[in-house]
Amino acid sequence: EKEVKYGQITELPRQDDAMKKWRSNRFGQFIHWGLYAIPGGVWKGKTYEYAAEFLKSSAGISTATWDSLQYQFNPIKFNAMAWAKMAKAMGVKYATITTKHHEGFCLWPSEYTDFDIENTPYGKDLLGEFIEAYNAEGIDVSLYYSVLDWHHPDWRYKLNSEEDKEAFERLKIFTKNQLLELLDRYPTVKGLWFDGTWDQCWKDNGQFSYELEKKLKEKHPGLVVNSRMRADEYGSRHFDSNGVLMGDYESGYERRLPNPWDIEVTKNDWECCMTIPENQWGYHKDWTLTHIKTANELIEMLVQCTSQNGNFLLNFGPTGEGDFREEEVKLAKEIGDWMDDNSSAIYNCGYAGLKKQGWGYFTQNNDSETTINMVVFNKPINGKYRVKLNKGSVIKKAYLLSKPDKALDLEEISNGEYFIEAKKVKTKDPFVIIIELENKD
Ligand SMILES: C[C@@H]1N[C@@H](C#Cc2ccccc2)[C@H](O)[C@@H]1O
Repeated sequence: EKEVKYGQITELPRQDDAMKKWRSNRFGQFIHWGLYAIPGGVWKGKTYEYAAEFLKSSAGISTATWDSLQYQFNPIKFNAMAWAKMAKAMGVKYATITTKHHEGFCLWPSEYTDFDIENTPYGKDLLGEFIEAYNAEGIDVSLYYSVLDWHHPDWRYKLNSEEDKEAFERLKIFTKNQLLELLDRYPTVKGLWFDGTWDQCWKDNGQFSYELEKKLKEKHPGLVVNSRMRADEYGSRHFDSNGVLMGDYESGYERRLPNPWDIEVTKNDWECCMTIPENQWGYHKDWTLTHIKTANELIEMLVQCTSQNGNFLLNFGPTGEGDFREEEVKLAKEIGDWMDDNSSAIYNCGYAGLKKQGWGYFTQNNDSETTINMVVFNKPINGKYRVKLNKGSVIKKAYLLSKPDKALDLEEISNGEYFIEAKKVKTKDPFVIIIELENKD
């Protein structure tokens, strides 16, 4: 073991109310919104297939040209309450919005830069409107903040000279000031979602990120911070040089999930952030370029995350005018319709302590010892679900969540192993079978 002075700050897993609520939320909406939504992946008539929020670099656009987009940003269709109602209907319990992405443009009026919403035709505090509307719908809000800042003159990827180091010291002060400003302006926010921390400049500043996390948490009790914020003094990120998680939950699952049978991942809190296209976080005009995930694909990812003690943060990329594309609206509705009937297998649920089986995923409510959810995605040909529970477990009854009064036929195979018969299930959507165990006491 190495001596690590600037590693984990808070003993994990946190059991305070703020973290228990984060854990219970399970399903969140990610919003990527900035100047990149104006060109939407197209520049001077050419469509760039890479992620739209990286168009500045994909198309080799100068900072001066890119930054002038600020004077076009006027989302006349933005209606924070309508966004919040769509999110509520989709079934999310929290939302994470980009306050500043790598381009450096701030969606709030910051006293530390003019490259912000105040200096646009829109002019108003867009971030404040978003937070107020989502909180009014009972949705917790966390703030995404990119340390990487293409606009700021003091940004340096690597610190190769004394001048680089002096510039980056100014950048660190700017970063700290903006983060304290965000927590001052928006006291109801529940978390900070850091990104853009992969470069050497940040990996060389592990002590700074340690002290910054401490300062932010002292200022904002209960604040939940992702593992991407941190590096330790050896440059190790997410996990310190002894493999101990930093921040409050692991946030390395970007557009990917763990193996469904992985048990190691259940030991920490973690979150998967996911795009609907293969790789577009910001708005892209052309969604024919790649596969667009279906509602059932996204629901299965949400269920898998829940089954392994993880949260699922599904990304939406509003247009430059402030509305969502019709495919996103349709998916939000389809997912919401499923959540209306099945969210009891998601909210406040987690790993059931059982091995993954072929028909789908087990989840278990954190407040119940004897009820287990089976979320089914693969119907067996014979309509009989083989269920392997812990030895000594006895099923008292099993039934469809949708038909709680009709017990399903059971056949005990061996100690803790059963067939549950559910032949008459007609739905083409994922469905839930509830198992009620005999109380062992
Ligand atoms: C949450 C996601 N992280 C950002 C990224 C990235 C990235 C992509 C390729 C190489 C290095 C970094 C995306 O723009 C989005 O904000």
